[in-house]
Amino acid sequence: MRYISTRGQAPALNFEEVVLTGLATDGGLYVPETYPQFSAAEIAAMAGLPYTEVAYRVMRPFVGDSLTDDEFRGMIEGAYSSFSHAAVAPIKQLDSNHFLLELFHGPTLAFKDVALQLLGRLLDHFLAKRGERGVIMGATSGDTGSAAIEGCKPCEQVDIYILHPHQRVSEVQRRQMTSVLAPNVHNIAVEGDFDACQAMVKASFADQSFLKGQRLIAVNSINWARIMAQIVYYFTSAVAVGAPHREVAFSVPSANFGDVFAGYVAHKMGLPIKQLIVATNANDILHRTLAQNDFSKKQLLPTLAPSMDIVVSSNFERLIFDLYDQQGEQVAALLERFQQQATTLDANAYAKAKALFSSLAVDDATILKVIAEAYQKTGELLDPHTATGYLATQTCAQDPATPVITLATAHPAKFAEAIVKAGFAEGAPLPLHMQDLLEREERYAVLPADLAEIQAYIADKQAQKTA
Ligand SMILES: Cc1ncc(COP(=O)(O)O)c(C=O)c1O
Ligand SMILES: N[C@@H](CCOP(=O)(O)O)C(=O)O
Repeated sequence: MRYISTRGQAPALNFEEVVLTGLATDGGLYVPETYPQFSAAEIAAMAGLPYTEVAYRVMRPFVGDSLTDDEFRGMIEGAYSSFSHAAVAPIKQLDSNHFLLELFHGPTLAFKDVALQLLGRLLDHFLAKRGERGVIMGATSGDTGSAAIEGCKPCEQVDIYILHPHQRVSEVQRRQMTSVLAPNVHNIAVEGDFDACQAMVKASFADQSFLKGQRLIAVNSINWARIMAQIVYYFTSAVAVGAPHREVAFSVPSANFGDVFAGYVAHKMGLPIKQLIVATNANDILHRTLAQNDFSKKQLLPTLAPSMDIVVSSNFERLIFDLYDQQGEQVAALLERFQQQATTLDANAYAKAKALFSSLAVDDATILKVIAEAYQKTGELLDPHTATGYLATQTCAQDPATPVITLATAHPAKFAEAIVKAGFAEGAPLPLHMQDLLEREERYAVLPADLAEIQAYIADKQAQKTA
C-alpha cells in the first residue's frame, strides 16, 4: 500500500513511514493511493465475529508489509483489551430503525481511544525497531489529548506535548490530561482557540528545526492510522444492522472531519452506506459547505459541545482530494483561496458530495433540548456532541426503511456543564476508574498562542532530557 499527499508534491510513503511522518512535506495529508475493496461475501462473513477480528480484516490491507500478521494481531488485541465493554463498540437500538453506536467504552471515554490505543502501540513498535525516539505534538479541543496521553504514555520512545485551548475544554477533559504526571507527558494550555493550537502543530511539521533533528510525530487525525482504526466500527455496526444485505446510513457528530471521513472510506471500500449525515454544533462550516456550498470561515464560537469547537477542519481536505479526482494542485489552490476568502467547491465536486452527505448544525439551546428529550424518549443520557448527531438523524434521514446509526462519540460524564443545564442536576457519574479525578494533582503550563514561544518551551524541555 502506497500513501500519497493530498497536495500532490510530497514523496509517496509506505504505512510505517506514514505513521511516523504525520503531515506531508507539501502541507498535505496522506491518503492511500487506492482503497482496498471488500466484496459483499467478505462483508457478510464479518457477522458475529469479535471486534478484534473485524479490525484485523478491515485494517490489514492498509498496513502492507510494514508489520507481520502476528505483530499486527498482537497490537489489535492489546489495544482493545483496555476497553470496558467486551464488544468494544456496542450498538443499541433506540427506535425501529435508529441505532446508537457507543464509542466511549475506552479508557478516556471518547471515540478517540479506538484509534489512539492502537496508534500508541504502532509508534512504540516502529520507533523501537528503528532505535529512534520521537516527539509527539498534538492539538486537542478536549478528547484527543487525553486519549493520546493514555495511548502513548507507556511508550518508552516518545515525549508527548499536547496543546489545548486554555479554559475552553471541560474540567473533566482538562484533568484527564493534566493529572497524568508521567515524565514524558507535557500539557500546554494555549491562550487561544483550538484552531490556533492546530495551526501551530501543523506549522511545526512544516519547519521542525526547533527539535534539532528529533522526529516530530502526529497523534491528531492528520495521522492516517487514526482514520484507519476508525473505519472498523463502521463495518462492525453496519453488519450488525443487516449490511451488506441492507444499505445503512450514519449520523456523525463532526468537526475535524476525521470520524465521518472514516465512514466515507468504508463506503469507498464497498460497505453499502447510503447516506452520511454530518452534524455540527454552532461552528457550522461543514454544514454550510455541504448544504449551500459556502466554504468560508466564521469566528470560532465556544459551545456546550466544546470538542467540536473547530472551524478549520483538517480532514475535509482528504474528502476534497477525492472529490477532485486526486488532483493535488487543485486541492492546494482551493485551500489557499479558502485561507484568504470565502470560496466554493467546483460544481462537479459539490455534486459528488451532495450525493452522499447531508448535514445539520445544532445550536446550544437545541443541544440542551435534545439531551432532555432523548432521555425521556429512550432512557439514554447523550453527551452534547452525540446530541447533535441524534437530532441530525431525525432531521436528515432520507429513507425510513434504511437503518441509521448515530455515533455516540463521548460519555456524558465528560460534559457536566451541558448535562446539568439540560436538567440533570446530578450530572452523569464518572466511571469507577475516574472517581477521584477531581482530586488528582494537575500539572500544565499556560502559554500564549505564539508559535515561537511554544516551540521554545518544547525545545527547552527536550534539551533538559538529553542534558
Ligand atoms: C466527542 C467528540 N465528538 C465529535 C468530534 C468530532 O470528530 P471529528 O473531529 O473526527 O469530526 C470530536 C472531536 O473532534 C469529539 O471529541
Ligand atoms: N475533537 C478533537 C479535535 C482534534 O481532532 P483530531 O481527531 O484531529 O485529533 C479533540 O477532542 O481534540
